[in-house]
Amino acid sequence: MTEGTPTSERPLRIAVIGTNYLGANTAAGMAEFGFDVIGVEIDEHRLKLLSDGKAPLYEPGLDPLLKKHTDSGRLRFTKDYHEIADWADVHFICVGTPQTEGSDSADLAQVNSVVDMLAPLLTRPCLVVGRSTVPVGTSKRVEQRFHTEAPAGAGVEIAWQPEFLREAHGVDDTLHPDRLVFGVQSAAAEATLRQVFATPIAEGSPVVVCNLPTAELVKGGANAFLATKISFINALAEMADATGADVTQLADALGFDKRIGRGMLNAGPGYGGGCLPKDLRAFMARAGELGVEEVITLLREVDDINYRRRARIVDTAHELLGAEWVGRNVTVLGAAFKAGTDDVRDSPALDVAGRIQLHGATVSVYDPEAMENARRVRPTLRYAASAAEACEDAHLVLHLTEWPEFQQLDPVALKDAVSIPVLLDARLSLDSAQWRAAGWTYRAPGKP
Ligand SMILES: NC(=O)C1=CN([C@@H]2O[C@H](COP(=O)(O)OP(=O)(O)OC[C@H]3O[C@@H](n4cnc5c(N)ncnc54)[C@H](O)[C@@H]3O)[C@@H](O)[C@H]2O)C=CC1
Ligand SMILES: O=C(O)[C@H]1O[C@H](OP(=O)(O)OP(=O)(O)OC[C@H]2O[C@@H](n3ccc(=O)[nH]c3=O)[C@H](O)[C@@H]2O)[C@H](O)[C@@H](O)[C@@H]1O
Repeated sequence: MTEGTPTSERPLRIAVIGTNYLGANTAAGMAEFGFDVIGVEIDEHRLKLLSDGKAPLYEPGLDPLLKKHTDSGRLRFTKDYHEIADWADVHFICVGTPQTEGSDSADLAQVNSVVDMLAPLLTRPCLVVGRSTVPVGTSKRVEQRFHTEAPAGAGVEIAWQPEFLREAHGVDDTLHPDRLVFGVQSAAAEATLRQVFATPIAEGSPVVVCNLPTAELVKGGANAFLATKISFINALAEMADATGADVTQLADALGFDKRIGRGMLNAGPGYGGGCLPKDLRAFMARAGELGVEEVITLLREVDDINYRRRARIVDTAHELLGAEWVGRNVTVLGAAFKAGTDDVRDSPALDVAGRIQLHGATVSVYDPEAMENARRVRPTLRYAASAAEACEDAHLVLHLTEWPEFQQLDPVALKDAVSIPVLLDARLSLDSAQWRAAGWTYRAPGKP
């Protein structure tokens, strides 16, 4: 047990610093595990929403969990580090680590800002646990700073506990993780983390206890592997296109092999989002700093295959429009980087929509949840109030985010709304037979 960490007299007090996608799920999850939690957020808009028990993002199941615990008083939010400094036994760092502008590396400014604000206020021993995804070696640098800048000095212990939640499954993944990875330097830190995660551990979540660099590498390695799997199946989609094979059946057949598994084998427009793309690049950048060139060679191709998908979709769209852009109306179904979220960070759908618009076509976008975020990052696209409205007078309909709502569309009714019934199903998930039977030209990359 970390010195100063109470055992029987009261439950652990937990601070969660940075409360957007990762942190909001983490804060609500820790409260659900039974702890008193304070979330620290410097963005006023998010802070206000969270304090009212509302998620700052669309995440199924998160609103009720936040409300339950803000109402019970177990969970509250602040921007004031003084409220957590000597209050919390464990501080979880959940701030963003985006890609640095103009470089592949991770931008650690937010992590550094946490140390700037927290370290000078820490006067008693505590455990600081990083959950943000960082380049290997970061935790040791963070430790160095806490030890020199905190009044408690070496009494501030550092651990790293990477998180593997998926957006759209954030609550479930937080409460019932596939595994827990504890990067620790003492038995006391391990014991504290076992206490924090006692509920999922009791449910059977396996725990890997390792050193700090291993914990940092597990996270980068996991995301690099997931990205590789997606690019692998997308490379097979290119083979399928060249041969008349069906990439979905290929994925099913490969996936039945337990050593391969079906997960992350859906071919489509490639991976996007706030994590896989930037984490893959940060991994390459760090490998370069460490002189491990082979990793860069492997992962550079994964990245290239991924972005080639978007270019291919644009090329196919052009072909389906009869090699004309100007005067053509293109419908883009979907703006989020995947279904179940309003996150548009590095979204293939918005990227493709933007490229087609730049070529001179008129692009109409509809997404069930991500319209507000999409409008903010791509204000010049046209946004429709429904899928049917987006399809009016279209010369081409592009299916780019796999929302269940799009599977319910009626191709017979939509045929009357469009100018020409042509569908490019870039997610390979609509019923081709149904659309063809309704008189549509149906194309999906990787399918005959
Ligand atoms: N988005 C996801 O599903 C997952 C993200 N991760 C990793 O978790 C980290 C966070 O990811 P997101 O939540 O997506 O990032 P985000 O950028 O959406 O959220 C970061 C939050 O931290 C706040 N913040 C920044 N500096 C702060 C400070 N000094 N004090 C208090 N708050 C501060 C920001 O205002 C923002 O609300 C990243 O390293 C990411 O790679 C890991 C697993 C899943
Ligand atoms: O580090 C992170 O932030 C998270 O990144 C991903 O989670 P997430 O970005 O929420 O989304 P995924 O479900 O992994 O999808 C990522 C992208 O790959 C695409 N994808 C996914 C699966 C698939 O088979 N094919 C495919 O193209 C999705 O459409 C999406 O654009 C990882 O799956 C999480 O384990 C990790 O914690």
